[in-house]
Amino acid sequence: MAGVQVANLSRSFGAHKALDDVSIDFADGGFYALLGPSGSGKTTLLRQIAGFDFPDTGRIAIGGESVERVPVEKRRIGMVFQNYALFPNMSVADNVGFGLSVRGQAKPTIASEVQRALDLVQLGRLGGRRPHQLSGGQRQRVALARAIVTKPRVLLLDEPLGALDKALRVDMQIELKRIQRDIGITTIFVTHDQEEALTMSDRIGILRDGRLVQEGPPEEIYDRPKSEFAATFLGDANIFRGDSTGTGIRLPDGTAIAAAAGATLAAGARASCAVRPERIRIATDSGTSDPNANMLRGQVSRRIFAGNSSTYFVDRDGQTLKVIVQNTGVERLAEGQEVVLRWSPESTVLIAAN
Ligand SMILES: Nc1ncnc2c1ncn2[C@@H]1O[C@H](COP(=O)(O)OP(=O)(O)OP(=O)(O)O)[C@@H](O)[C@H]1O
Repeated sequence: MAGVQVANLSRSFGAHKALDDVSIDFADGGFYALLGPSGSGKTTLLRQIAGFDFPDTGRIAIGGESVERVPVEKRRIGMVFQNYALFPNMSVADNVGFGLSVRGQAKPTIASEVQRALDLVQLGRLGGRRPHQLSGGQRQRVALARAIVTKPRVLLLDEPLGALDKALRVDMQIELKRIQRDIGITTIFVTHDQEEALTMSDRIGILRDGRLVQEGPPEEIYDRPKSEFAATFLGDANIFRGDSTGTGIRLPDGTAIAAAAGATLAAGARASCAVRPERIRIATDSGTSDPNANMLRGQVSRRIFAGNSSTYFVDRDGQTLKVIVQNTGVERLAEGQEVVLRWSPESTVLIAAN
């Protein structure tokens, strides 16, 4: 096993910078998600680590060893892509063992290694089948078994669950995480799906236009986004814009919003505050609760019922705010109703304008 370090990696295609000075330390044994909009450079970064493509500048090390000049087949990396191509005319076992047979391994060794890999992905009894006799999820497990059978140092996954339907995808997320833990392999996972990134990974890196905008554990990025982009790309956020007061902002109408302790920005600079919709309490009166809470008045413009929760859209001063409330059987607020929104400064992140 091995960690992966990329340092100051840049790669351009013509005038377009697909990767722009990206540095990330992928810890040994960790599960790392790369998240970002389409075209942000996720696949390019994965291809550089795999050795399918080479950086213009920067360094890549696997297990502490520089690999910029090491070809794909010598990097000892396992890969699974969304369009995993299994050989249709070969059995599942032969598909999984293919990489071992091209390496000239003895047949009994191949048979036992293949069986181990198939057992790990819980397909131990299906080695004799052909790919068309399997479900989508089972085929994806075969692709995973094929990637790990050669005992790679690092596993690279590019939207591996993208072709599966929602229910199967959730099952495979749990399964994939279990397998990764069992073998303790450093895993780098590319996804569009923020929920997938939040639930599966130890750390997340968010890419935008080829640059790494933030990286860290899921909770840290969710609770302390450093930019409006990170706040709105990972999860939902209400964004307030105004002038920094040093520890919060003042909105154009003069209302002050206090941010979490520790936040500091030069007073007077343009700044934003981000607040998660589930952190805001909504009520029909201002109540007697916490005097330090941030407070705004507004009017419910829409309510969307989603079973265990409801989302309220609340209009105030030309802005529509989003509030998510768990449905615990308490009174529902009607559209058109005047409401008071309250939330704590601790739930408010101060962000410098970009
Ligand atoms: N071989 C290439 N030639 C020219 N441009 C390329 C090439 N490979 C990637 N690009 C460009 O580099 C940028 C980054 O592409 P990349 O595939 O890494 O994005 P991505 O984040 O993986 O996107 P997606 O989520 O859509 O797969 C895109 O603008 C893409 O068009």
